[in-house]
Amino acid sequence: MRPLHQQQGLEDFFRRLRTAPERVLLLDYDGTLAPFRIRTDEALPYPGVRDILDAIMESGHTRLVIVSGRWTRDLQPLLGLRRLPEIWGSHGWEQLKPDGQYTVARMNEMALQHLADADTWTAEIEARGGRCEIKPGGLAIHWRGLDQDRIADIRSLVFQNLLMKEMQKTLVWHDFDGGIELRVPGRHKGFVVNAVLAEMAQETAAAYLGDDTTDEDAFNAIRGRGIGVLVRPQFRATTANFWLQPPEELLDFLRQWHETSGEMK
Ligand SMILES: O=P(O)(O)OC[C@H]1O[C@H](O[C@H]2O[C@H](CO)[C@@H](O)[C@H](O)[C@H]2O)[C@H](O)[C@@H](O)[C@@H]1O
Repeated sequence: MRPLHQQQGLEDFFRRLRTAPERVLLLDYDGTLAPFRIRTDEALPYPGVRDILDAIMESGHTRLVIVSGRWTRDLQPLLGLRRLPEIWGSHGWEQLKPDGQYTVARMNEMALQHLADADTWTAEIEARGGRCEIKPGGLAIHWRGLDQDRIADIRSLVFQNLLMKEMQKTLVWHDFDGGIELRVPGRHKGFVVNAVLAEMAQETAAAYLGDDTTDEDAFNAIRGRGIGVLVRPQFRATTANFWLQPPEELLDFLRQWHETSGEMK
């Protein structure tokens, strides 16, 4: 694991983790816990991840929170954990609690109408080889595996449609690893970090692990209250404090988290 900014060493963080009154581990899913696949329903956690997350949840020493751009409904079976963790899906629009309580935040009506309009572009996008994924407050358009010409074609189709209907006034365009997403604005992963930390003690030891540009909101939100860890095979510019390469360094981090937290029990 490589420190990126020198404010806080990892050893210091783990020392704090041992004695902290509360701990929270916030984890992104795709690209972080699970390697990318062309088919979204085939992205399973790296071998070993489920075991260590199960152990962390069993121990009760940590609030484990999954923070994803996915619909919680799609994510849960992929995660495949023994207990239901807390999951914030659709970039913070949905919250599923470990007791099964589920809420979706209220969204702007006009933005929702525009999203429904965008859903009607599916056939055109699929004719160009793209794949559409509908979720609360968003439409993801995937092009992983396609060549550059097809990607450019899909991108321009979506962009032109968006401008033609003036949807850019109500929806936000977000580039992510392997596609783009049209989203109802107002929620993002930084919102989730703030909401979770607001419920916890001031001295809580907190970490957020993520890979994509959508995780930068979370890295920014956790700054000063915990650590941000970029999980990626290749480095990219980031505001995270550390960079690790999955799966080995990811598993080492999670094991160390579990062992260090367990020392207090
Ligand atoms: O916030 P995350 O948990 O990282 O979710 C981000 C998006 O992940 C999924 O798409 C990504 O993974 C797919 C499976 O490996 C891959 O095919 C695609 O190219 C990636 O972008 C998910 O399908 C999206 O809904 C999430 O927003």
